[in-house]
Amino acid sequence: ETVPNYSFVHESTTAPPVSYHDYIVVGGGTAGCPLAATLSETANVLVLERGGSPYRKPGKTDKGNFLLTLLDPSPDSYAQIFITEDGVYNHRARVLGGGTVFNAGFYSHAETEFVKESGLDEALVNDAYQWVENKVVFKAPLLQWQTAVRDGLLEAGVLPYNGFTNEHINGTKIGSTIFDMNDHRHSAADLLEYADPKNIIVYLHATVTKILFTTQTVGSRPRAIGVIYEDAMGEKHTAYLTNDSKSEIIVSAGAIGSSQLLMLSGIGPRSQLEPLGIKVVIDQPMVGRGMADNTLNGVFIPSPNPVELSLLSTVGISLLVNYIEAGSGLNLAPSFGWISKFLLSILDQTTIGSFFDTRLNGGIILQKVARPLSTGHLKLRSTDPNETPKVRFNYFQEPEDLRNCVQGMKTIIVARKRVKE
Ligand SMILES: Cc1cc2nc3c(=O)[nH]c(=O)nc-3n(C[C@H](O)[C@H](O)[C@H](O)COP(=O)(O)OP(=O)(O)OC[C@H]3O[C@@H](n4cnc5c(N)ncnc54)[C@H](O)[C@@H]3O)c2cc1C
Repeated sequence: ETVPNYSFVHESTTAPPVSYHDYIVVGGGTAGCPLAATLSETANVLVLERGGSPYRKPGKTDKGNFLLTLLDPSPDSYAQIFITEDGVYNHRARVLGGGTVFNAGFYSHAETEFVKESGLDEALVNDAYQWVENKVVFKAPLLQWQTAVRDGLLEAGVLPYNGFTNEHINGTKIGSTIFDMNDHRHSAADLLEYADPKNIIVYLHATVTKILFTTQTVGSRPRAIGVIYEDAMGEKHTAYLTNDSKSEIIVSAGAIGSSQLLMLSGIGPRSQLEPLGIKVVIDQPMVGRGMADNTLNGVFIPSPNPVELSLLSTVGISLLVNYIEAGSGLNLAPSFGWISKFLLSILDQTTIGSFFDTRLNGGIILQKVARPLSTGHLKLRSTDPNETPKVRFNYFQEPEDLRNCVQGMKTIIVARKRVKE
């Protein structure tokens, strides 16, 4: 079936009180959608997604509305805003298609090293890239200032020049995007076109509140047998696994949502679970540990166009605010919120849209620390699955991360100089 006319996607209010499936996929996001589509080739699959459909408001996810959609603070926003314990603004997906529905849309393969370390079959991984690229990946046209950024990076010594490639490699390269030639976004939800409609059912606004476990024989490890989920009216439904030996519950609820759900289901550190009245299924102290994030730091390239300039400055200032917070421990998060609100109040949707639709004369170069060494943790605030847990990333705690960040900033500042010339 083709987007947006999937016959197998329904509101969870229409779900039966009890159902049985070979696979239950919790979280229909970037990972969940393609996984469910693949599994439906040979098995009966249920996908439970807490957000709504990305297709219900056409154009909302197109490039022109990127900022509006990302900064939307409403309760049904695709991008649920939260502030980390470090004081940095961040976003969690809450929509079918997950992060690909509002992210920056940059597409890249994984590093070859990463695939090896993960123990994945390289041939299968390469097939999977092709499978994804056939549906949702496009070659972007290069704008004039982007060509100058490329040359600036080469002059700053970011070598070799790799030309156009999807490989994740050292040097300067031109990559792909999930925006097509008409600036229309494609997302992981489009990959459900690969699903077998007879074998899959997707429920929207279905928030999984708990994974159910049983102990098969005395002394054995608990086994997941089903999940409880809540629909938009607050009604509870239960989905169980069938008796097939291959049956599985797959938790693909994102880095934060997956840890949160495990803890709510009793898998996590006893010291966190018991005070909240959660019955411990396995005392597993590692759940919620090792949380890491690549901070967004960048420089902006001013544009001679006043509207573009004001938008770029605003985004630039927001980045600076996050940068200061992450580096100094100061909590300037309210300034970011204020800047976003101000931006949205003075500029209407059409203006912001036209800003992104026009051939820009300016932009932003972002710098990220790859594979940060600094890690933090996640702690539940309550037993409410809708409430984002406390998350601390301890940005720059490891001196090497700070060194890499400073080096990256120096590089993009040299590149910017070239663009200005
Ligand atoms: C602003 C921003 C820009 C980014 N830009 C890029 C980029 O350009 N390129 C890139 O490769 N990556 C980018 N990323 C990162 C990328 O989007 C994420 O790494 C990726 O989407 C994570 O995929 P996932 O499947 O793990 O989780 P998600 O895509 O977040 O999917 C998790 C899903 O689970 C659902 N869920 C959570 N809890 C429950 C529950 N209890 N019950 C039911 N459903 C639940 C959520 O609603 C969500 O849809 C960006 C991220 C952000 C925030």
